[in-house]
Amino acid sequence: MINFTFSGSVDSALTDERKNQLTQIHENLYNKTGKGSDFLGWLDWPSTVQPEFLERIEKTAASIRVKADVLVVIGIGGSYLGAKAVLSALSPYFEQGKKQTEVLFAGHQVSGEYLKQLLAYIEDKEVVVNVISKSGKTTEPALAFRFLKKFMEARYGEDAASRIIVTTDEEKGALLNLAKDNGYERFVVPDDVGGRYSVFTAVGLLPIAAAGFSIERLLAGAKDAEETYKGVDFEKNPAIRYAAVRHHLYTEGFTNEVSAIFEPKLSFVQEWWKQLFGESEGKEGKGIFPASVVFTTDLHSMGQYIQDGKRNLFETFLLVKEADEDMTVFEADEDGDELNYMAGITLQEFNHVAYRGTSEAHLSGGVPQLSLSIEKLDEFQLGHLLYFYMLTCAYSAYLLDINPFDQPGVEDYKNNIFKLLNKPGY
Ligand SMILES: O=P(O)(O)OC[C@H]1O[C@](O)(CO)[C@@H](O)[C@@H]1O
Repeated sequence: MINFTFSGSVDSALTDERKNQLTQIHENLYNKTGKGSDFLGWLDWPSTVQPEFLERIEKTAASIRVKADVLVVIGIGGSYLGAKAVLSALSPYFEQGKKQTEVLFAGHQVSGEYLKQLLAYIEDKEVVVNVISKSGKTTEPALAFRFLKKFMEARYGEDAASRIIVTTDEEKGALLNLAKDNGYERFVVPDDVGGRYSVFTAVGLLPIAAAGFSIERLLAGAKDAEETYKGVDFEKNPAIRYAAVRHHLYTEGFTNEVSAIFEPKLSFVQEWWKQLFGESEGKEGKGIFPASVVFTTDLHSMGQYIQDGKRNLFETFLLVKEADEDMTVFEADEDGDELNYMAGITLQEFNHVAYRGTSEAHLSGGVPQLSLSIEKLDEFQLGHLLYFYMLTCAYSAYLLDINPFDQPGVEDYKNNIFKLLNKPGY
């Protein structure tokens, strides 16, 4: 269960009017009658996912682990951030290279330098590629795949096809055609699940399983969240309470939410969260702008703005109660660095003190304080957290009377790029 706290009164966010609104939203969500309800496949996905599908993912992941030193995952946005978030949160800081299969990403930006160095890095390694694009036509991953496909064909000849796995729409898209023409193994992104809600489908599960993490536990955590947060319990449901408080603050002029963490491994959960909330809510001239900081690092940079800058921010801490590993400050013979007063304190305890000190300071500076905590960083807790965020996001966007599941605004810049590049038809 996510523990949610707010420095103000949650009751003042849960007025009778807002409770009625949330009750209606809840009905629309679960009866699939709200805006964009064609894209609610993620809502009961954890409890309805088919065992045969999971077996297939596990089998493919096992074969990737046998034949590949490196799995290159090509994708952008929702086709990359879910797997990246989970892998970053669960992997040790310094041993990724020692894993049976290292997972690397491509196509999430367009850096010639990155791609060239990636190709050089995998030159003498055994490689499998998983290219992921729901639409099958996104430029960045398509470009990266053009280079990786050539690399794989030069390296493996006819066997290249057995080392390329495509995750895309079941019926349409250039990537699907490529997969069919070349006989690549295929996984489907369900029609009713948008990219940023797809972490529990093959999009996230295959790379996560290939890296050796338990997708069974990840889905068990998501299922636990699905079941726990199903009801409209205004006192107990943190997804509803968090959405109500965010909306209340938004109507009071706090239009920016800053996610703050003390465990840097969660920084890609923040990136995933930014896409989820930014693309879901930022429409029709409305929406809370999602931003993120990593503490205590950013207390020495962005901390100044948060404490003293324009007062349109609220801060939401994402906290992890237990650390797997920790260190205790020891008593030094000579107290040259003047730190002996901290002897006996663990670094996790230091961060907890830093959290309290920071939160009190920012509150007194006029920044409303929210917190979400999970017990520890493991597959179960992460599955639970990511599902919780998706549900909260749906409630939040509906409170703004916005369709949480489309992203019409991303087309404009794309059209401009295509025009500038003289793409046929633009
Ligand atoms: O999976 P696709 O279709 O390549 O899209 C990748 C990302 O691009 C977007 O469509 C935005 O351009 C996101 O919504 C999506 O997650």
